[in-house]
Amino acid sequence: MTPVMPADTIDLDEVALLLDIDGTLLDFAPTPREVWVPPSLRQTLNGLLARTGGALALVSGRSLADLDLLFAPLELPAIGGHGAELRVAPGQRSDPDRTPALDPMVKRKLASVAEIGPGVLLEDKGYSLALHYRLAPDKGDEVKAMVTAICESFPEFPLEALPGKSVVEVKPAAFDKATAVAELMQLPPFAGRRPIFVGDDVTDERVFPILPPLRGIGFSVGHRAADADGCFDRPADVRAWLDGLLERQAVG
Ligand SMILES: O=P(O)(O)OC[C@H]1O[C@H](O[C@H]2O[C@H](CO)[C@@H](O)[C@H](O)[C@H]2O)[C@H](O)[C@@H](O)[C@@H]1O
Ligand SMILES: [Mg+2]
Repeated sequence: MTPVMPADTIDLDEVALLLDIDGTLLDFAPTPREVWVPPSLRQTLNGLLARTGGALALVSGRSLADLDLLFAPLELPAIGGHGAELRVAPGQRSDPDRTPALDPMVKRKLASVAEIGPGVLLEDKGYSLALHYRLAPDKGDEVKAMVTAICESFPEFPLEALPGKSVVEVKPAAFDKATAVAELMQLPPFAGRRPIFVGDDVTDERVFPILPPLRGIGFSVGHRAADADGCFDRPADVRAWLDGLLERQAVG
């Protein structure tokens, strides 16, 4: 692991913590529903939310409803659906008109991809649709090819097939995590703070290049991404670093 910014060099009065979920805060599980959220992580995130004056946000491909189920009773500030949803303060609702639902015809076509065999799972977020193949890794290439062909067959809809970890997700092309982080960082209490972003996936790698103009820094997980300032080996290391950040600031 490339050494990550030591906890005692971070002033929680000056930073905004922006944290990806799957593969960053949480270990991967066979299916989206099977992830485990350690109770201590909820406490740490809640503590850091308070210590940063509310400038902590989850930045996820998951929907806000899904994040709230996972982290209940917390309803943390969050970017959901790779930027489709935005919640700036705990408990707020994302504007339902922010991202329209995918066209029903596109959804039906994409849903049919899950019929190619057992283990290909469909996750419908309304504004986007994910096809998971973690349980059928041999079907990955076929899933990706079918999804790409379907997207190309609807040129009237600007869609993006976003590859992830054993998943390909179709969403409107107009936004991604980078556009949503840029938007969030203009809003209080995030505005004016230095973003510290941690993420593990291709979609997270789009965020790293927008950080320097915001005086921010980024860390990848599992591998050193090209534009990252350092990396963690695994989610357990990210969780331990966050614990240390809270403990250190409580003492300091
Ligand atoms: O941006 P993230 O917070 O990292 O979310 C990315 C996707 O995570 C989920 O899928 C991934 O995690 C599952 C649970 O470990 C795993 O089974 C799956 O193979 C991974 O792709 C989630 O289901 C997606 O909606 C997110 O986009
Ligand atoms: Mg992730």
